[in-house]
Amino acid sequence: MAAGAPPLAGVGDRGSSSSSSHPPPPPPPKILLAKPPLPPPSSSGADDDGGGGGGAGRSRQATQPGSLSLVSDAWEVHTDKILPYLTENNDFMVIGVIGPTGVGKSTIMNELYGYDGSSPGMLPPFATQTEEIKAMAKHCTAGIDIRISNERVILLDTQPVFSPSVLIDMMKPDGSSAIPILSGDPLSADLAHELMGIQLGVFLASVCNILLVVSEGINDLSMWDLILTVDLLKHNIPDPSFLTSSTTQDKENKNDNQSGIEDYIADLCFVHARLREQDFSPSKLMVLKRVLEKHFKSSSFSIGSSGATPQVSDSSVPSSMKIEDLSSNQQDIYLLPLRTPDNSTNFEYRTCPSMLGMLRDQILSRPSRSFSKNLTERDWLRSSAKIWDMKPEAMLKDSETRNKFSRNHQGRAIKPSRVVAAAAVVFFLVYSQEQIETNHQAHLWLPQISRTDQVSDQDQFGYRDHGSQWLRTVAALLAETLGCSFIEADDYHSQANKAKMSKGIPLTDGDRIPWLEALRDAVRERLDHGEDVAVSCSALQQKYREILREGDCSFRSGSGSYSSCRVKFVCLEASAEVIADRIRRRSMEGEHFMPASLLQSQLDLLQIDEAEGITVVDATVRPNAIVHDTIARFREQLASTVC
Ligand SMILES: Nc1ncnc2c1ncn2[C@@H]1O[C@H](COP(=O)(O)OP(=O)(O)OP(=O)(O)O)[C@@H](O)[C@H]1O
Ligand SMILES: O=C(O)[C@H](O)[C@@H](O)[C@H](O)[C@H](O)CO
Repeated sequence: MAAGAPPLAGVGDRGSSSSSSHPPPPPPPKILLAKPPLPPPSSSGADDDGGGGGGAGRSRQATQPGSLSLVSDAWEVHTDKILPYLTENNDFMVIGVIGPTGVGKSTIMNELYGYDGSSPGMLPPFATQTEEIKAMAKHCTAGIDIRISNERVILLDTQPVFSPSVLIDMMKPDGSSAIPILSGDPLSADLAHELMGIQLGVFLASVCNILLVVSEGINDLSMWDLILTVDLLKHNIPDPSFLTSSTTQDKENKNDNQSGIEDYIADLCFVHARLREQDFSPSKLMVLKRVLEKHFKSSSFSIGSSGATPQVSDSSVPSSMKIEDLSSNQQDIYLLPLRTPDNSTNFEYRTCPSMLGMLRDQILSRPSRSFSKNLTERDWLRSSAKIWDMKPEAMLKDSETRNKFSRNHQGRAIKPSRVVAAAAVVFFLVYSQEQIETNHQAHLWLPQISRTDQVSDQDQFGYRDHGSQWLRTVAALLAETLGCSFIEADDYHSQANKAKMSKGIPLTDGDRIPWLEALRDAVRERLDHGEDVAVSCSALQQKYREILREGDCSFRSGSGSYSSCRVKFVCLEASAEVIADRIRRRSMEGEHFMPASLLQSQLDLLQIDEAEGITVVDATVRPNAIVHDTIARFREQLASTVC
């Protein structure tokens, strides 16, 4: 290929992943970058912040280098700082990555760079999430970071798509976007966030030779849909090699421009990361492969159709087959297990570091799409900046694309955020004896759903009643953050149940079971359609929660398989006093059918079995904090669930 990867010393010889012998071979040795570092940039006053492969050997010994930004968190492209790190070499390769937050994008890019984390004093070229970032459910990379390895592989690490924390960061108090994605009137932050993901995808598909689409677990419809949108909009963006400004090529370029428009799109590689043992089964992977092929059948991306990818039929995959046998034959599907703290796996396949090494070998040695004409690294950068500046309106410039885009997005909006394949999160209430004893003053501060963290002094310090349906408030805010639907369980009570409660008569199991079954069916309908849902419900007993868990059609009541069940419970904890007070106000205001006198009967029923592994969240903090906490604590758990 004209602008493809240079041969990488030793890469082709490194441990093939096709071996299925036991025990698994040790991780392949890391390639420590063979070429000497380039001289430090001499002109343009570029900061010596360690960006670029040229400075790699030098800067990685020093403090955290901080990646160089090609696109800043304010969504502006910066070429001046990067140009000095690039050369007039035209034998290079560009690899980009896209995916949701925390899936391991920077970790993978570090591996492709050749970063050896086991060497003391070596800092990663791309920063990865720290424990603190994880605990706060924040994202780590903002904008697009760039590094150039000594093998002249240009690596583009990107901020996450579908990220609640990106959305929150870019949202102004009035709900509009702080980042101007389109010219003209400011957009809502939700829409701007969605367009950012699309712009990122289109940009990467336009300027990379290989684009890694990283997902958590083995299904991620949101990512696939985003990539289909990218495919639709990419066609108005020219090949970067047609945008070079070299005067000798100008005329030729003008003539070629039109023909070049349809031609170039990066090769896709799907990386499914943080997989559990149960994901490593040949049958699941065959399904994944088929689903991907089907999903992308009529797209410009050729998934599974490369000559190198065998068409494997069911019968050719014996159950004894090792995962390496399957994955090594795939040119566009890569698997990475969830890394355990000691870097081992508790199942027979390889460890995460060794599979990362394999991924590096396979990606760097695979043939990839090349740009139509030869271009130098520096020309690539200049063209990339032009492509970035085209912004989404350029992508939607012809009416056919615009209509198709609107059609595709009707009723199937890309979700602003997504944690996992469809899951239901049910909030319920717990009464805390401990809090009663130690914290009589505990009060709930739960404002109405707010799109921002901004609060008035009265909100912050007073005890203002906001309608007081606080389970509802929190669940609805979670739904809003995840871009999923929301169910209030009380809306599913029959008139008879409501009448009974309003007379102060507690419901019996006979009253509750049909109600819970109706709720279960509503949850199931959403999960079966691949949608997430947040539910507010006082599911006080384990047997009630068992019914709701059946919203995941693969859950068997009594099986105790709570961790793999897609219906998750979050318990909001507050003192009985607080709850009683709020219910009293609510019923005095005539807002709800349940009188405070019924509370005790409900608390008497409350029962949580430790084996259920229910997440308990402090309900005396801000709703935003509860939602953040919930997302952070659920990510690992939810990631393990598979439809
Ligand atoms: N396969 C894995 N198993 C378990 N943990 C992993 C795995 N890959 C990466 N991690 C850890 O998960 C965290 C997130 O990884 P990383 O920072 O690479 O994600 P990211 O997708 O780049 O995040 P962001 O979108 O916030 O930039 C890091 O602490 C990293 O060490
Ligand atoms: O099972 C029950 O007795 C009811 O569902 C109640 O829990 C109320 O509906 C709820 O507490 C009011 O929000």
